[in-house]
Formats: sequence, C-alpha cells, structure tokens
Amino acid sequence: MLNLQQIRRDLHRIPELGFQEIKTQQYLLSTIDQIKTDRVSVQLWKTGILVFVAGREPEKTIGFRADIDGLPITENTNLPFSSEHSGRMHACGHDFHMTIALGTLEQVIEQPINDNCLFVFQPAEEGPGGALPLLQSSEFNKWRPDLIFALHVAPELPVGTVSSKPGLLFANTSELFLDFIGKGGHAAYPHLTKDMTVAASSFVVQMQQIVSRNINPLESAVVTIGKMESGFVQNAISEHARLEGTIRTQHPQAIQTVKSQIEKIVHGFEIAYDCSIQVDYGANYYQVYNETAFVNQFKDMIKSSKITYKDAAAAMTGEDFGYMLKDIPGFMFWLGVNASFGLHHAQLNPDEAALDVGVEAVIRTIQCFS
Ligand SMILES: CC(=O)N[C@@H](CCC[C@H](N)C(=O)O)C(=O)O
Repeated sequence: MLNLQQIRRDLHRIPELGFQEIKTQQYLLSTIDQIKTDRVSVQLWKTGILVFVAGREPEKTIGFRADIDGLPITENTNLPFSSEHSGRMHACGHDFHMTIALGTLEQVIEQPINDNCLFVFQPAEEGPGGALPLLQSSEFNKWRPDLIFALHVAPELPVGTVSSKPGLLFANTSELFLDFIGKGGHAAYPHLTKDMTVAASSFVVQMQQIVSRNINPLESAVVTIGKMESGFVQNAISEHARLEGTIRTQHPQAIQTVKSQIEKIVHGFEIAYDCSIQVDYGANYYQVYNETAFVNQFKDMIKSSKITYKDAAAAMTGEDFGYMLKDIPGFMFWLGVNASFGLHHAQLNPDEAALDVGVEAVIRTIQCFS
C-alpha cells in the first residue's frame, strides 16, 4: 500500500516550474510502476502523464485531473521536508493534488469499477498553462473522458470538509507583463534622464482605478501587480522597470475591458514619461464553470458520507482546468486543508490529514458517477 504522507513529502521536496517537471514526472512514473497492473496503460505528454485504467464493463470514461507544477516562491516553513529547489515551492498544494490522485489510482486499480478512469497528471497550471494544449493533443484524445473533475486545496477550510458551487467557481484570468524603457543616468541629474522607477510606480497606482471606474460595481474584477523590478543601485536612475501581474474578472468579456484600459494608460504614460512601454499578456485562462447537475449529485453523495459539504462562493483564483470544463462536462471542488497561511504564501503548510479525506472524496465521486 502506498504511503501517502511519504509521497506528499517526497513531492514537496522537488517543486518544479511549468513544463520543467522532470523529477516530478520521474517520481510519479516510478510510483505508478509500483501499483500498475495489466488493466493500466500509461502515456507521457510533455512533462505530464496520463494513466488509463480499463473498467470491468465500461460505458464511459471518468477523468480526474491533478496539476503537478510548483511556484517561483522561496519556501519559509522550516519543515524537515522543505523544498530542496532554491526559489521553488509547492505553495499551491499541487503536491497534495498529485498524492491524492496516486492514492485514488491505487484504489481504482485494486478494486476496479465498471467504467474506465483517466488520471491526468497535468503540467504547468500556474503558467504558461498545460490544460489547453493537453486537450488538443492526440495523447489525451485517445482516452478523452466523457466527464472530468478536479479538486483544489483550501487552506481556510477545516480538514474533513469539501466545498463547491454550481456555475462560476473560479475567474477568467490573464497574466500581465509590462516593460518600461526610458533613459538612465546619475541620481543627481534627473532632468537628463527618463526615470522608469517613477513611471512604473505611478503606473501601479494609476491602474488601481481601472476596476473602480470601468467595471460594473455589481460584477467583480481584480488587477494585481505581484512583482516590480527596477534599477541596479541606489544612486543611479533606472532606465528599465518591469511589472508582473495578473488580471481577474467574473465575466470573460471584462478581461478585454481591463486590457483596453491598460493600453490607454500605456499610451498616456509613453507620452507623459517620454518612454516606451511593452505589454505582454502571457497566459490567459478561461473561467472554471461547474455543471449544476454534477455539483448537486456530488453534494448529495458527500452528505451521505462522513465528509462535510459547504456551499462555496465564487473566487477570483484562476485555473486552466476551466478549459477542460469548457469542452468536457464536469466540475471542480475545494478540499479543506486547515492551514494558517493561504495559497501562494511562503509559509503555507496544509494538514496532511486531508490526504485521506481527498482520496475518499475522489474515489466516492468516481463511484458516484460510474
Ligand atoms: C488556484 C490558483 O492559485 N491558480 C493560479 C493560476 C495562475 C494563472 C496565471 N499564472 C495568472 O496569474 O493569471 C492563480 O494565481 O489563481
């Protein structure tokens, strides 16, 4: 029997960024090898893995997706199994998602169900996005599921709890990268330079009015700059600044509204600061929109188990799983992991007691839809 706590800790030590999940893929493959039988077929897709388990009397294929990448965050938990990869951390719980998928896979192999199951270990959820190219791949389409679901850890929910809602669960997103190019020089001669620290700082503040003045107050949108870089030394004026952020909206079309406002501000700043500004929107994710019938069936099934069900509110998090739900019926739910620090925090430390709850919720969901 797989030791899920050990697996989670092993995976936690080796976080890798999107499409660089080489060690993670190796680790997953060797674990799958330990439990594989002749019912099981394994297919690699880039740094991800697809595992197909043939059912006893299959009428359809049920998919479960687990994302496998880490984040460019330096871990600060002091855990004995902290990240061994400098500047990388499983700060979004994907180590939990993978472990729960493996634990469920083991159970489905040991006690096969009627329908086929597809376990999707998907790379690059945090960026640049693995779900969309995977959906279009021949590897995925060979075993294309008839329905698919996924979970995400929720630090604010107690262990033993799951949560979901019909309709919109996660937002539409777009990454945002802005490069400001001006003219550097001595700190004492600002009049001879085009100072990109001042331009970029002012841009961050100006952008905060986009949502409040352009989005219907009854709808939601977020513009966040998570990273700001400028200059080399305290006594020189910076000729290059870079802002990295993300746009989130409740409605798909509102992403365009925000982008077009950003472009207007860019144009004004190029004139006002006599500089050039390059805009790159990086990866864009479609909203996670849950099918009502699946969520209701899931809710009823959970209520008949020891796990607690809570109705969720929509969140402004993003997920490229939204692309899968755009094409394939299904849903996503939150799994409580009771942690004091939230997702994307360097001190995130989910409670490992949630691993067994996750496996139970996933196996019950597969059985419920089979
Ligand atoms: C669940 C979660 O935290 N997902 C990420 C997805 C990132 C999408 C992309 N890199 C972006 O920032 O727009 C999130 O940050 O919500």
